[in-house]
Amino acid sequence: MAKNIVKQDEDIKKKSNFEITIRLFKYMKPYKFKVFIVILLMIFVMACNIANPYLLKTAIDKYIAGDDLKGLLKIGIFMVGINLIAMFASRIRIKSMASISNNILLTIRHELYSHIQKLSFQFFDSRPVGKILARVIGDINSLQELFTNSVTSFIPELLTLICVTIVMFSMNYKLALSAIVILPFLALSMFFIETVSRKRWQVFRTKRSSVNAFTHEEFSGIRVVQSFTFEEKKSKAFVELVKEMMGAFMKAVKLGDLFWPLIEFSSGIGIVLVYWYSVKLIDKGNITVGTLVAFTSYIGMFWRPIMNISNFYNSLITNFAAAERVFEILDTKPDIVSIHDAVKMPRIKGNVEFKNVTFSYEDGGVVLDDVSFKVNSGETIALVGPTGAGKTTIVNLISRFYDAQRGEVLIDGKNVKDVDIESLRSQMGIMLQDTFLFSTTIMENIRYGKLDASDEEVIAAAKAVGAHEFIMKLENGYHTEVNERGSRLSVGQRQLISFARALLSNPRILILDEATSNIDTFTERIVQRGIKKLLYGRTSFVIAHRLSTIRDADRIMVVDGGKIIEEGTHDELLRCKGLYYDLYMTQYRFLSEGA
Ligand SMILES: Nc1ncnc2c1ncn2[C@@H]1O[C@H](COP(=O)(O)OP(=O)(O)OP(=O)(O)O)[C@@H](O)[C@H]1O
Repeated sequence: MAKNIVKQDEDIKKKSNFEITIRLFKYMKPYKFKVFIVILLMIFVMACNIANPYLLKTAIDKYIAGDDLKGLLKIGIFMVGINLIAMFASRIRIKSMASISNNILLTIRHELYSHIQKLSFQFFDSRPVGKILARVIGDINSLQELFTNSVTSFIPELLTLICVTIVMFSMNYKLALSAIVILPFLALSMFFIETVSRKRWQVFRTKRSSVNAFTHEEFSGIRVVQSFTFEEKKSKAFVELVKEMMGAFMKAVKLGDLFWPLIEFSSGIGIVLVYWYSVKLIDKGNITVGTLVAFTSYIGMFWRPIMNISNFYNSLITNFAAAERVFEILDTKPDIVSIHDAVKMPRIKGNVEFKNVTFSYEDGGVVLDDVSFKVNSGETIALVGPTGAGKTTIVNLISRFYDAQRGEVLIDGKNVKDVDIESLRSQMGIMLQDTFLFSTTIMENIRYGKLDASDEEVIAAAKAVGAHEFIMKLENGYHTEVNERGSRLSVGQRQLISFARALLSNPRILILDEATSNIDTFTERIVQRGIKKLLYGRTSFVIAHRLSTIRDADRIMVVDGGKIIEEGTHDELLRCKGLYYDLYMTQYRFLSEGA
């Protein structure tokens, strides 16, 4: 998977027009009956339109020329009748297509959303969230026009074109030929425009995606931007990106705008030729006035479907780029999937073993190098080591967020690759340093740990980890809404909520990346009690930053340079006077006051 950053354009693999068309049409399958009815209505409208000039010709040549007022009245009433029905049919078409296209967009959006949720960490490592948002929202919106107007009109327009051509040729083949002699020139020009335009629209969309990603990143990190007074610099960068996007848009639109003048020009030439020729034919008495009137109507009708089909084609080119981007994500296979005959992970006892595990991230060097260790059920392991040593990587492999290139990760003797992922992860509690809270109530945030938990269970979990007191002091207690990411709460409060959430899920294996941030001594004590409560009775891996957690751990593993270089209790490791001793002297000793 190609990596890209905010300002770097995505590299989209081109798909053939045919492939994209077929895939888009497949989404219409569930609505085939409705679409069929809509097409029938359109054909009816088309037949009325084609009949009009012919009826007019009959009225002029037969009834007006023959002074038949009764016949004229009859044909007039008939024309008004069928045109009223045609108007009604057009309205039904518009309403039905709006509903069908909305449903299709909902299906595609949902499919994309669910698919992205299944993609592995590697996918999210490879692109900014803003670029993903651009596809789920912007690109899918672009498909709307394609489904609403274009698809159902294409078939009737094509039929109109064929019918009108047949009628024109049957009326007078020489006049008909003069009308269409310009068509090969038009087709050639459109082919050229399509080839260049498609590329330009793709460039525009990737630029727009970069603007999205930039905006998303800036606003997510607004605190950093403001505290380092980066606003102006960032604004300039934003304007640069927007300018690039506008430039790409102008280039794409310029070419797309050639469509209409080209068609108008071709139709103009066609009409001039017909008039010029028909005047000659009338002079010679080869055609009647009625035929000329009907023919001039037909020539308009001949060019209208060409214009509409070209419009459809133009919209295809514009929106195929969007479809291509949507399908690219839908075609991305999740790297981490349950194997075909994966068994459900039975209730985990908690024995964890790494057997000669070697791992590297995509495009990176070796992060874990032939790592082996065994952890017994119920043990608390503190992982310590310098930054970038590979501690988080070890816990990511236990939860199978990534797969090791060599070696085995075993839980209760079962290779994590052989068991169903959901049954594995549902028995794990993973708590990251950056506690993530959703913008809903505290009650719901805790309930994420166990979706069917009652309010009483939620409150019991909060009480157990020591979160209840501060929650009750908030204006609406458990029903207080926290802002996005819980920004209205303090770091310690957010941690306590996430502890309650983890305790509620009652995981068999707990993974805790301890927050490094300093919190006041009072909250620190509550948080420590919360941690103790959480760790009790389950296998736990703690990427430990608090000396208290490290001291209380059954075992400390010291990770460095992709290996576990020391293992033992706090006192044992201090006695060894190795890396742990050095870390203790430089890092942890100073934290002991907070412990
Ligand atoms: N998603 C990723 N893609 C590529 N490389 C990564 C990724 N995550 C981590 N790394 C690299 O792998 C190495 C180990 O990272 P890891 O996060 O496991 O270290 P750590 O010991 O947890 O560090 P810290 O204590 O700073 O959190 C680092 O060199 C890091 O740059």
